[in-house]
Amino acid sequence: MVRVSVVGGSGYTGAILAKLIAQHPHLQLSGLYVSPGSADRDRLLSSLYPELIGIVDLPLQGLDLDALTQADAVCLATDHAVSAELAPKLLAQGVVVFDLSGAHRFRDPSLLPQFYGFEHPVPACLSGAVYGLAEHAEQALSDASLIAVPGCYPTASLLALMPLKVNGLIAHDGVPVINAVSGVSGAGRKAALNTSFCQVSLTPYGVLGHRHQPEIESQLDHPVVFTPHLGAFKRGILATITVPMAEGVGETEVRAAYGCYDTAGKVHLLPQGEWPKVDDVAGSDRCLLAWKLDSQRRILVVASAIDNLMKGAASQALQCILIRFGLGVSA
Ligand SMILES: NC(=O)C1=CN([C@@H]2O[C@H](COP(=O)(O)OP(=O)(O)OC[C@H]3O[C@@H](n4cnc5c(N)ncnc54)[C@H](OP(=O)(O)O)[C@@H]3O)[C@@H](O)[C@H]2O)C=CC1
Ligand SMILES: CC(=O)N[C@@H](CCC(=O)OP(=O)(O)O)C(=O)O
Repeated sequence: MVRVSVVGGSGYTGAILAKLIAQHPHLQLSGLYVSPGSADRDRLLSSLYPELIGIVDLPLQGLDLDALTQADAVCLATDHAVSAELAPKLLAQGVVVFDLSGAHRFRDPSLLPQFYGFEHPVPACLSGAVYGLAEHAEQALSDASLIAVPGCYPTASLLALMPLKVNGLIAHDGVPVINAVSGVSGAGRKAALNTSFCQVSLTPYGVLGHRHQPEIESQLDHPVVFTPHLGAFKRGILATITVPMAEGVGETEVRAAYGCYDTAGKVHLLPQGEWPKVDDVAGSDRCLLAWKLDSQRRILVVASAIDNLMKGAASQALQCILIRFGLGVSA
């Protein structure tokens, strides 16, 4: 059994990850942690989330580094700055770290102050982190000690764009345009005025400055325009992406590129003419993709839907854990 603890266990992503770990036959949920002063400290996770009664009845303990180092792996479902503080300390004790925050997704440490507003206490960590886009990182994950679990919008976007990029199908001088809508759970469990139900409508935010734009660009090695939107629903992300295509690309090439998802992993192509909906993925660990090509105008529109809390965070973290510990890809 691989012993896995979760820091931030009371949060939206942490609680789901705790459930996924507890339900896996080869993983043992060895502890759940919150901040030392948390209002939820010592409560059972199942008292916060009654759907977990009988599934995860562990208490939420105050953060305890010594106890954490008893685990084989620790998942940090915490704020970016908290993850940046904790990860180096855990790595120094030989614990494998899966960070669900954005603290370790850039190789270049100078991007952190610019997009996250803080400096990493041990910037050298960033060069050793493996970006855990599970379907595209199996080999690198197999011996990683620090895994940066991708952001929710980048997961939806990169699963759609990566096969096009690696096959040279995106126009060299063209810029894919990503318009993505997220449910409100993307903002986490803590209440805030702009994410309270009566305030939420449908609106863009973070225009030309959201931290996920450089995350997508650095992984894709290609510029993009990324515009997130907040929608009045709980769970899910739908990214609709307009891609300028290289000359001469036809449906055969596009179909062949997406063939990388035929055999394993959590990405599924819909039949031609069907488009994904967020309701089709809410609560699921899958990404649904669909595309249409206008070869004359060299434009591809691809739509990608995921659950932000699952494939966009917790279930992707589980995929990374399973690959890292040789427990198979959870296809
Ligand atoms: N929500 C989403 O869709 C996604 C979120 N992420 C990322 O995952 C991380 C977690 O997100 P989410 O679950 O939404 O966040 P939440 O706000 O729902 O949960 C945060 C958790 O961290 C705990 N926490 C806060 N401060 C500390 C601390 N100092 N030490 C230990 N625990 C602490 C909180 O408990 P308490 O405050 O009571 O201590 C809570 O359990 C974030 O970095 C987020 O950006 C990534 C992809 C998608
Ligand atoms: C709706 C909403 O607020 N979404 C969050 C993104 C989700 C998230 O937590 O970001 P990471 O994936 O980088 O960890 C945001 O735009 O900040």
